[in-house]
Amino acid sequence: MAKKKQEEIFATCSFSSLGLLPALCDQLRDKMGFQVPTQVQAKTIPVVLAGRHVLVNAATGTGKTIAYLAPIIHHLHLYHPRIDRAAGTYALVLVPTRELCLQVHEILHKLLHRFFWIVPGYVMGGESRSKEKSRLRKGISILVATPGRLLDHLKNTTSFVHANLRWIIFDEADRILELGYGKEIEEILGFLGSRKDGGVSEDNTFSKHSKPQRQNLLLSATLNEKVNHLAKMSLENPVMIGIDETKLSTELSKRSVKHLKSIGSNVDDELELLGKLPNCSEADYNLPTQLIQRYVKVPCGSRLVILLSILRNLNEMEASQKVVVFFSTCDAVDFHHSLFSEFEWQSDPKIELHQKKAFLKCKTFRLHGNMEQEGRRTTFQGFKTEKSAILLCTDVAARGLDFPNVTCIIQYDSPGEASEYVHRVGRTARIGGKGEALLFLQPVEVDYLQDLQKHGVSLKEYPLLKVIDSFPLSNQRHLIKKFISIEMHPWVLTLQKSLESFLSSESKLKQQAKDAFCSWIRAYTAHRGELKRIFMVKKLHLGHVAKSFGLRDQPSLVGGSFQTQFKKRKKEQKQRGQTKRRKSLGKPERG
Ligand SMILES: Nc1ncnc2c1ncn2[C@@H]1O[C@H](COP(=O)(O)OP(=O)(O)OP(=O)(O)O)[C@@H](O)[C@H]1O
Repeated sequence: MAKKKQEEIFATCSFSSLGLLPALCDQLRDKMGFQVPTQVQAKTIPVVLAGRHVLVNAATGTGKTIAYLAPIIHHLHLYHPRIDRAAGTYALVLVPTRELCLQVHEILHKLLHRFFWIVPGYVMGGESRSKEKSRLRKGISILVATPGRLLDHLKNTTSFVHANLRWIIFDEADRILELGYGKEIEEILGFLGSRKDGGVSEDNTFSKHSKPQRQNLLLSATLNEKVNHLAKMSLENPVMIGIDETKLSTELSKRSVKHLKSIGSNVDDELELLGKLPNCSEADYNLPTQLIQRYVKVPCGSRLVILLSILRNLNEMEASQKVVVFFSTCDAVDFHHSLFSEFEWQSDPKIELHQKKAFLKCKTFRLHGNMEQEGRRTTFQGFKTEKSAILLCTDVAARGLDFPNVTCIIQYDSPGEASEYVHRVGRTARIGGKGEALLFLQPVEVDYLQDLQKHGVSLKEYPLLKVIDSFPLSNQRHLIKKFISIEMHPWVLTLQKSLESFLSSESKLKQQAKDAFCSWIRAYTAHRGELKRIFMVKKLHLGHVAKSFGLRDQPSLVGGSFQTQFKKRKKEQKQRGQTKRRKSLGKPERG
């Protein structure tokens, strides 16, 4: 890692100088391998130790998890006499997805290794309720949870003790709200009491018999009005970390005459502005500066061939490549996963069929919200440990997940909101490491680049031609000079043909392709607001879309049922006077 990068990411102080217990600092060094705190940890830990409510807005992969876990463990360690399981839950970490739940729990487990009396645990959708109930009955000191399942236990598990709860942490707060958990969060806060008197006693110690004080923390790599609402609801006089203070104060002074009287305290005033500032909706996002960001302009019908070619090229360039590919729907993930795992290839037609080899040589995993919990868990663990692999996923993997050494993020389907772009690419270039991101765009979609530009995200063009020219072609090299467009490139034509004939002989795969085609169009029509201007289904050639799923058939055949459904839905919406919204057509998957 370059020296400059290290300075941007890491602080110059030590963990112990932040006030953390020596035993915890040893644990961070020996068990986790962390020598010094990151910048965000150095800023956040002392504030949490001081008992203040906090709102943290920092780039992806900068160590936010330790920033809140370490000071909480420090506090719990100070309880005298020691806390015991029977006293129930002291800290609650709310996360949007199951994988993030497992990930935070795993970190906790490591950190608590030598503090055996502080018990970590998790509850989340997809797990056995009765097993969770019995774990809650025994007592969990630090509980990591997804909102739906937590609410379920708050309502139905009488043995769940939370009378001593002191901390509520919202990790990836904006995603929790985007997934539509707002109502659940309000109910949860109702059960637990939304905001209480923060602050600790003067000697900074706690008695397990004293009245629990409440301290809430909210963390997010991106901010929006919903986060602002949650912050106002749950945080009391918070310290804001990572928020662009210059912009905030300029904006405040501009508006102060009009607003101060009606809004009240300065902090609430700042929170009010947070969601409205250019900082949140228009201006720059926090992106790792070392991240290489590019886009590739691909005609619709050649998308699949180009994706496969780029993946193969990445694999050939470097033996250990970990790539994450984002798709818009679960069906698309399933189809591409089956295809990439099964597709075999022999570039020279004269060679015997049985000598075909796997087109992609590395292991392919899939992850989306419709999978069984066991499959999700296997993928999560498998992709983490593999040295070279491809993960095909939906946005369920976009937030917070910390897969080590991811080298490249490919956004095969556009992310929509720019904040989603930021979280997706944030799965690479973590903690100052290297990383590349590649965004697929069709020629009709290139205006999306301007949308990203508004947020300070600018992308360079990927050298596609150079990559496809590098593939071997039997007896056709002379044609390369003559081709006029990507879709007419001999390599593209040859591979497309092979894919189509492969699919036509595999009926199960072909059905998956049809399902994926339909759901892809549905997701495409569901882009929201401004983006509808860029991603217009009317501009698509459905025959080319079909080709991008390896289908030869015309969309009237494969997409017939979809078109009928689509027309029906439009008619119904018209009758109800509704406008179509992305959420109503393609609901985001919940964790
Ligand atoms: N002080 C440290 N020194 C070295 N590595 C660290 C340190 N703190 C955290 N890390 C590592 O940095 C990586 C990113 O941490 P983490 O997942 O907490 O980031 P994040 O800011 O929450 O990211 P995101 O916004 O994507 O959720 C993890 O692999 C973690 O183990």
